Amino acid sequence: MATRAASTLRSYLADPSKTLICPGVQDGLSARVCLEQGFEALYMTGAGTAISTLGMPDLGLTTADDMVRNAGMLASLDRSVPVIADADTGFGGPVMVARTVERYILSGIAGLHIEDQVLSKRCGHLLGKELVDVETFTARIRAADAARKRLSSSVSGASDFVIIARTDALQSLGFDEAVARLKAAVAAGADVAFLEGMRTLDEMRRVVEVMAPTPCLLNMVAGGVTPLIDAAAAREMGYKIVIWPCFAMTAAYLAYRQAAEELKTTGAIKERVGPDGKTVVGGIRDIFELCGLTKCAEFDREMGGKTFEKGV
Ligand SMILES: C[C@](O)(C(=O)O)[C@H](CC(=O)O)C(=O)O
Repeated sequence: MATRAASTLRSYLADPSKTLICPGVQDGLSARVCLEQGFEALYMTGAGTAISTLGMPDLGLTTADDMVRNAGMLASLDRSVPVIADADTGFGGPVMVARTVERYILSGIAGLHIEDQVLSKRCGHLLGKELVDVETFTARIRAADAARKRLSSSVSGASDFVIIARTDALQSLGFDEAVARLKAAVAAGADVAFLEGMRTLDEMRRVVEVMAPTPCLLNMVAGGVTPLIDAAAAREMGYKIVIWPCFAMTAAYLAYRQAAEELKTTGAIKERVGPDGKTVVGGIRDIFELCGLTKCAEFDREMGGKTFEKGV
């Protein structure tokens, strides 16, 4: 079931004209907003999952259960739009990594990334990251590849599931060692290379060149260490996937803070009204509608239900 989205993602990767811009989403609302905008793929941010589901920073605190549940919910909102999901370190040794990959595939996710940090990992844009050795990293990737192969005999299209190898080695080991890790991961079965924490445009350009023909992913983190570039510049550098993990969190954070300040200081929130000066915008009805209120009522009626007969 899971895998039409994976096949779609793979076809995007094979299309030489395409650079996929994936907005980072962390919850149902951010995903609905991005789906409404017509993005071709979404990215489930692990940092955002930690922040929005645990209220905690990106320090390896989310469990496989937390991540599978969130990613599966996001993938369920529109099965025609592939979701690429953060899978941190894969959450354990090869047996656990394989289990993680199977669970992601069966939850309808199209691809994931697995990295070479230690289990108690941290956001790639923080200081003091620690790495596992390259053998442990490649064992994670090999286990991920074995898991998708194992599932493909029973789940059609599972073989299209996209495995993205991420290395965090740039910070402590430098560019050449980080690239060597990405190459080893590709040899172990990864489809896409993700060099985390790049600090210069030169590194951003060079990794695409040295990893070719393996497609590369670019991570654009507001307030992170990598210079932010737009879609046209990323395409010109040769990137196939660009993720913007924090964009919705930043927008939500600033909007929440402003509204909270308004409520705290004035004791109320003024309704936002549209151009006619009357219609409330961003009210609860708008948000329910974004999340499928009318469609739910129609489905109920078409199935012979009476739940919404008196209106909704
Ligand atoms: C891509 C990332 O893994 C994520 O969780 O979305 C994070 C982003 C972040 O922490 O802001 C990362 O770059 O490590």
